[in-house]
Amino acid sequence: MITSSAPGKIFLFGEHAVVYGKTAIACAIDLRAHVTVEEAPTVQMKGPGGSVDLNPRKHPYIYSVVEKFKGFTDVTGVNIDIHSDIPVGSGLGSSAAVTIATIKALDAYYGTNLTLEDIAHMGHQVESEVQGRASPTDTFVSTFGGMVQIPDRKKLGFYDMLIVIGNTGKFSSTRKIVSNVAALKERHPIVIGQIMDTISAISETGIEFIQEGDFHTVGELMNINQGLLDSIGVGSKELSELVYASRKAGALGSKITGAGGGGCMIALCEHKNLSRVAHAIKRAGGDSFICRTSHVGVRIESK
Ligand SMILES: Nc1ncnc2c1ncn2[C@@H]1O[C@H](COP(=O)(O)OP(=O)(O)OP(=O)(O)O)[C@@H](O)[C@H]1O
Ligand SMILES: C[C@@](O)(CCO)CC(=O)[O-]
Ligand SMILES: [Mg+2]
Repeated sequence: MITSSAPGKIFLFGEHAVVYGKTAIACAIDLRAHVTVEEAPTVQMKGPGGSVDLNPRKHPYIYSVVEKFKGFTDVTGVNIDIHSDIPVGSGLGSSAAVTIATIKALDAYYGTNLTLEDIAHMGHQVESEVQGRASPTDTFVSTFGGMVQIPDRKKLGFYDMLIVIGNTGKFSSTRKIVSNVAALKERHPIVIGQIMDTISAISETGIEFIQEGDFHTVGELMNINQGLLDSIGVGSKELSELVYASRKAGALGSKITGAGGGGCMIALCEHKNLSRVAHAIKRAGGDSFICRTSHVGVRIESK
């Protein structure tokens, strides 16, 4: 029996722009997906009611991972059991964390000796196939941990940041939201293209202030980024309510993280304001919890 785990992620800046090759800054957080694999007669998924054969419609990401392993190793029967503390469909990279942790567990189980680069690359292929379009961000962060700059695939090291996550509780499918933005960009290529360029500039400027530890300015740039995400149609009434409630309660900056349309927002806070911001988000109708950035990427937890 082998267990692996991989982290979820937040976007400090640059989601959606990164799909068009612009710069984004993302960071692993201390919420993780755990995947346990053990011998079984066929390739199965463990669920609440017991183990069932892997179903591509129910588990498209896991199915795609297994199909890739069939391309380079003898895939004998294996039972895959997933336990994740990452809210699903909430912009925190649950699909990437589950994908990367599954790749890592199967790599150890079948002895295929994949490098971290191989794992990140395979994970990106999986997300792209399942979602129709995906940047490498989520899977790269889940693989390497820490803070990263995409598309340059630069590992920026680790910056200890306290984040309040506000969850609207509204599921949003990354695939659908990303395709909506693509359609908008088709209709207004110059305008949306310039918005993506501006988001890219925010990411590139933001790196310097993160490295200097100037989190007041990082927060200001997050707020500007949030306005631009609203302009490409990925905001929502619920997300805006949580964003403005967190700012009123003292957040340095707050914005959507991930695909938007529902899901989560993040608020960058000083330690003294964490609980006040978390309570303000709850009063505004969201669920809130405090998380920390993490330097830990995908790893084997036990063999
Ligand atoms: N615990 C889990 N077990 C099995 N599959 C999971 C689990 N968590 C997430 N998934 C898969 O990931 C899908 C959600 O991925 P999606 O990309 O839509 O949202 P997300 O990754 O949480 O948010 P974002 O991509 O915006 O960061 C689920 O529909 C499911 O297929
Ligand atoms: C919306 C998006 O930029 C982030 C989803 O977490 C899509 C992607 O990067 O694949
Ligand atoms: Mg996802």
